[in-house]
Amino acid sequence: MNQLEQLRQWLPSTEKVVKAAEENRQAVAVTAGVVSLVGAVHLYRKKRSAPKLQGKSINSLPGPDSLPIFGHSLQFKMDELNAFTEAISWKYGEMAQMFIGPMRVVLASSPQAVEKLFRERPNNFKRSFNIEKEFQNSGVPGLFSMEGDDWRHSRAWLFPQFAPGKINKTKQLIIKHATSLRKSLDIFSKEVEEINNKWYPSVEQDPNTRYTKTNFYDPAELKNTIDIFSSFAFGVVIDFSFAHATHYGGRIVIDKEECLPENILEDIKVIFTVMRRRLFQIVPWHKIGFRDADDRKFDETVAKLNQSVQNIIEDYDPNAYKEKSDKMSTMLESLWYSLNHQDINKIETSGLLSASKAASKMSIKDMVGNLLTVISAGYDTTANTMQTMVHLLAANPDVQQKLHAEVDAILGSPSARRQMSSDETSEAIEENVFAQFPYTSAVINETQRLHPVAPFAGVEAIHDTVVDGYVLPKGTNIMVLTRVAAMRCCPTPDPFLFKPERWIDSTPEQKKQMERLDWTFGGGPRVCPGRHMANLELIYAAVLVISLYDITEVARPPSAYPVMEGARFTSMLENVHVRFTPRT
Ligand code: HEM
Repeated sequence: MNQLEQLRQWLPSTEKVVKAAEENRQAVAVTAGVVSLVGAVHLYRKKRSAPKLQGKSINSLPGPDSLPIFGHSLQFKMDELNAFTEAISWKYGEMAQMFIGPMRVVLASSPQAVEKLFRERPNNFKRSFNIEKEFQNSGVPGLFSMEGDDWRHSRAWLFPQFAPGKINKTKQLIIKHATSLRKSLDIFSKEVEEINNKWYPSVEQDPNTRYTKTNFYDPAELKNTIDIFSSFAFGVVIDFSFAHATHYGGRIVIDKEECLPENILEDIKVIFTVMRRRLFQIVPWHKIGFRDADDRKFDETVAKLNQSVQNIIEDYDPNAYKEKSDKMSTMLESLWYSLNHQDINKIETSGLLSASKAASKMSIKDMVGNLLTVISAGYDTTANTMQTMVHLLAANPDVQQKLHAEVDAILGSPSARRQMSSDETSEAIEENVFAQFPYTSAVINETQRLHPVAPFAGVEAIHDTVVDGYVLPKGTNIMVLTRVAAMRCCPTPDPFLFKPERWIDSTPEQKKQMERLDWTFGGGPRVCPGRHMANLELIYAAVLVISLYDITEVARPPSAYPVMEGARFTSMLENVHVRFTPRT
């Protein structure tokens, strides 16, 4: 018997099927009838319970003309995303649209839209551009990219770690890293001074000609401070996560054993760069088998980092750190307790109990992902803000002078401050450091108002919804332009200018509105958990370190690239080159 005949024998013959159907005709008819009736009732009820949403059609959203298939993608580079989207928003109004390739993106920039979209996460909106799937498939899941129950479990674990009471205990470790920051800036200051002296020698008349000597300028020699600030913020977040690790410029050592890769900052950059490319790529090449050198490097890096963090969790010995822990429970501790099924009710270390209970609902993969998320979300954001602050201080000498005056009046002259031990420094700083240094706090607020590291949030509608009068179907991608929304409604004059005084001299009503419009750290249930820690780092760095220098811009030829806001994973100012001259 050939294969075809075998198959025929095995399959029921047509006659058999027809006969069976004839015999069961009645039963089939009744079942079909019931199913149709139930379906019709269900559809009817669904239609009644979900009335058609009222509002303008999404197709009537204003925006610039776009090309078919490419949309506006050929009109801007990804680095210029902020400038491009905000220009549309300022020109076309609070609800506008653009197209990234064929994908429509709604640009929402009214305060009420921002509040709605933030407040209704995670139930009605999720992070856009397929962030969840992309991060999951790429092997780097974590709180930032998670949705639904995964997000709830991780958030329940992570949130107590950042309670203000616990964050205040980070004071000592921030002071420790501030001392390293000062040493690094002293070295940087000398290096930039040498470059400056080389470029601008005292001008001499050449005796053989009537011309003076020309200056020399080599942009390749320009330095900026971002790596120094990254190292500071990274050191703090590593200590906070891994229990008093020692941090030597990117190399993390816990109890003399190297636990994190030597070039971890570079590794995290690789991950950010490739993830950003993947999120905005019109054709997802990596998914259809075309993986270039960056993709391969990405895979290796993710595997290496995941393995090293997993090793840290598994090798953790709580007894070795009991003495050193200074009662500040680290994230590693709460993970360790939940993993090792300790009697969690006996845990005395502050903030650990609820976190450990929540962690018991997470997989080891999620734990690793969350530790990596905190490390990466926690340093680049803070470092970029510090870089922006020093640029704004250099560009606004009057503001800088007022900041110096405030800190000198409270802590003493810069030379006296340089002599203070960390205990003396710690004692001199009050519990509410923001109230103690109101002008410095205002500088930080104003820096973040002008250049927040996240001037927009991307969300996707999970259901059909109405935003500012427009009906947006399920699946619509929305960019929530928080900076534009805050500037549109800024209650004080000159919203585009850097004026820290607006945070001090305004009426209580104006201040309240500015605080309401402050979305530097996002908002609603997904608001940044690290915000207290970030603000504490920023004010300590400003008071203890940055105020010890006169900051000026490095003089460059007029044709040099200007300072610009670039959009990477987070936004940062590009081409910031400043000189730090130690004050006496
Ligand atoms: C100046 C510094 C920082 C800024 C401006 C910032 C800003 C933000 C923003 C805008 C979000 C999105 C919030 C939303 O969707 O509503 C976010 C989320 C997040 N941030 Fe920060 N952040 C900073 C520092 C930190 C630090 C120091 C940490 C941790 C050590 C951290 C950890 C996180 C995490 C884990 C999320 C995800 C939260 C979630 O999706 O539930 N951030 N941050």
